[in-house]
Amino acid sequence: MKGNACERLGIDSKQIHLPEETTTEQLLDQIEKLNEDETVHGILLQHPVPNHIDERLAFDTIAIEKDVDGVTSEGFGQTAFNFGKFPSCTPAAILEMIDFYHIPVEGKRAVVIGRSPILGKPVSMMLLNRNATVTMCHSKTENLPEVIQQADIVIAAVGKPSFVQGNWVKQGAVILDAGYNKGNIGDVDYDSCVEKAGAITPVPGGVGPVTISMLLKHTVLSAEWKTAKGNI
Ligand SMILES: NC(=O)C1=CN([C@@H]2O[C@H](COP(=O)(O)OP(=O)(O)OC[C@H]3O[C@@H](n4cnc5c(N)ncnc54)[C@H](OP(=O)(O)O)[C@@H]3O)[C@@H](O)[C@H]2O)C=CC1
Ligand SMILES: Nc1nc(=O)c2c([nH]1)NC[C@@H]1CN(c3ccc(C(=O)N[C@@H](CCC(=O)O)C(=O)O)cc3)C=[N+]21
Repeated sequence: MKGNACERLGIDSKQIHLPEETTTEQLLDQIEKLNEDETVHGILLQHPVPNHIDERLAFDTIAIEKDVDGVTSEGFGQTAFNFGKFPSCTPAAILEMIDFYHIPVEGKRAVVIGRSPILGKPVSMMLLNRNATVTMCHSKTENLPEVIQQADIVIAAVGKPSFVQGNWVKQGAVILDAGYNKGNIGDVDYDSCVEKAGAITPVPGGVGPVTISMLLKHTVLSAEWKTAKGNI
């Protein structure tokens, strides 16, 4: 889908599909080649990588100026401290949608379900920077439905189909479903949640396509900035 979107925009893209048994070292070599390739302006390493690969090391090998998905420690740190160029694409998409629909954030209670490096953690930082009161939930969270009950804004980033139930959410809550599971199913049980929600994103046709737009936007900006620098 990312490749097709690039084609529509006239961006050259290549998908490098490495076999599952690839070692961390081989992956780092591949990333370093892309870092050195002058024609490449953006690198996206698809999360999650297989367990035997050191994902943090692989993310941190991406050159900061090509880190269009905000996955390096430096990129994440910039997002957390509210000054980076490229936040992670899905969190950026979520904030884009919140702003487009004028959803108030300041002072509101946001509950984020999931804490992955590309989604739950960075979106929590971005909401915090917008003065939400943020609760980050994960697989060890106790009484999750009670925590979600408090939320004005629910961000579902769990990776479990139709996980969030309508009877867990407060009447009028804004629900953003970042989930994308087998069979095009989100992390939110849409039918029960739509009854309670003040606003809700569908799957498909919600956060996913906006994520791809953010990836293309970051890549175009990266290319433009490089060209501008080259011309100085
Ligand atoms: N639309 C888009 O652009 C994108 C969609 N996605 C989708 O979003 C979902 C999440 O992706 P991603 O963040 O990469 O997934 P990860 O598997 O990396 O992270 C899932 C998170 O959910 C938490 N979790 C798992 N089970 C529970 C539970 N029962 N209760 C509470 N928390 C739980 C995990 O907790 P713990 O840390 O304790 O293990 C973890 O933090 C997936 O459906 C994925 O396909 C992802 C990226 C982009
Ligand atoms: N480093 C990294 N960054 C990511 O952003 C990232 C990742 N790893 N790993 C995998 C997940 C998944 N993901 C999706 C993006 C768009 C759609 C999307 O556009 N979906 C369409 C589906 C359309 C259809 O299938 O018909 C929709 O929701 O409407 C889905 C899923 C990004 N991810």
